[in-house]
Amino acid sequence: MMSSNESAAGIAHVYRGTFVHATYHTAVEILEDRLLGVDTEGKIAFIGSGKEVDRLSQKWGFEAVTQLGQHEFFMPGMVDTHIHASQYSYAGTALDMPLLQWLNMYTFPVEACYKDLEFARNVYTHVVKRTLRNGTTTACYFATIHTDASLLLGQIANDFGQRALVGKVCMDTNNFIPHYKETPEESEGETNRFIGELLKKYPLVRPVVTPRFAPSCSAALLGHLGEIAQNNDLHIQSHISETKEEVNLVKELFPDYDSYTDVYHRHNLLTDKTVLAHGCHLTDGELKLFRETGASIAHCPNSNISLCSGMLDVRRVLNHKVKLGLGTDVAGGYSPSMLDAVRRTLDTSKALTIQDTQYHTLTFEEVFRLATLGGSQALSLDENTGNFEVGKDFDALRVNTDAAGGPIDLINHEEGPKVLLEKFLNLGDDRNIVEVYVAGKRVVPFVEGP
Ligand SMILES: Nc1nc2[nH]cnc2c(=O)[nH]1
Ligand SMILES: [Zn+2]
Repeated sequence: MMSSNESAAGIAHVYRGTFVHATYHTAVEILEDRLLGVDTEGKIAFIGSGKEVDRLSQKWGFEAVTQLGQHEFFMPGMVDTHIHASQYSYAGTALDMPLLQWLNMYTFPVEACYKDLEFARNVYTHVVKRTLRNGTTTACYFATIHTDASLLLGQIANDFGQRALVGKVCMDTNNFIPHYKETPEESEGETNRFIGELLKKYPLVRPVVTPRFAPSCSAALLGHLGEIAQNNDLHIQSHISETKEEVNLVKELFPDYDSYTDVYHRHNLLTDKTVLAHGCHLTDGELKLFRETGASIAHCPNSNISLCSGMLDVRRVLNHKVKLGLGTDVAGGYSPSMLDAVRRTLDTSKALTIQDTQYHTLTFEEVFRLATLGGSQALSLDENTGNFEVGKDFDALRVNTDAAGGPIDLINHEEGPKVLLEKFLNLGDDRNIVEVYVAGKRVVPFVEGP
């Protein structure tokens, strides 16, 4: 008889070697010489000792085993909790202004171009491929206000096999570029159309209700979006308290609310499926509201530094027991790589330590957890992904620290696998990510079309 966590599906692949992941109790757990079986539905069917290969192969009925090399390990795929797919076209440029000017000067004029589906197809194909190649197995995307282009992003993520939350952006206020906005009725109607067409269309792609941020939305629109999310039990994403200027603007625009967080809360937009980017300038009271509602924060350190927005005190957020994942925030953040988000998270934590030597600096192990399991928790997807647990989907990176032509020259083998992980996080790049799996399917290297 099968025990409750055993799979009824057959075994499709078995891998043997070192597995490195985070658990709910341990930031980095190293599993050496393990056998991991993936079933035909892409789920982890068993994890056992390599020495028990004969017994396990009899029990599970497999023959072939893929053996990892000495310099290799599997880690969970990384979760980008906040990325603007539409801004990838100008990533690496235009970082010379504070947020509100940057939006008007660079972002809105570019996002307006996504009326053109061929423009959208080109950028969206590049961003999905680039992020997958860099190890992002789950991405939480902002698109633009255009429904058809946003649906196309969902299709492209599905075609390349990336797990994705996709948001059609909603905004009915834009004084600077009046043609890049919707009426509240259009925004509500198009959000309903977007959800109707995307929901259940692809197995790994889901729609997200996406008010851009409070300064771009009327109270009426926020209310409609809160209702849509509630009625359909959907994810919600937005921005919050990225800069002090923005916080002051929200005070002016919404004078009857206790705080920026209260604006979202009172429109039913704070739930355990809500992820809000930045949060650099939240008060303790606001963090308490996050904790109570289960809403999470996407920490976007590259963007926070590049636009001089602020430095999020991640330790303080974690002490409040608020869920937190990492985000690239392309193109406020110039890099689409989650490895960059890991490094900038550590840099920011160390900058806070320079300012206060008593500060409890984040460790690389903790940041590894934030990039994987933490991100999946922040998106409330940790039932399906985030680490190597029997029953979860196999979302994984096969890392070779000694990849030919790669950036890591010297490895001390006596130091064990944890050093391989540290080297990879600090020095590695996509040359070290030799394979990427999402729900058991190998999605990198890309399969070339006919
Ligand atoms: N970084 C960033 N912050 C925002 N706040 C509202 N819109 C945006 C955006 O596109 N990028
Ligand atoms: Zn953003």
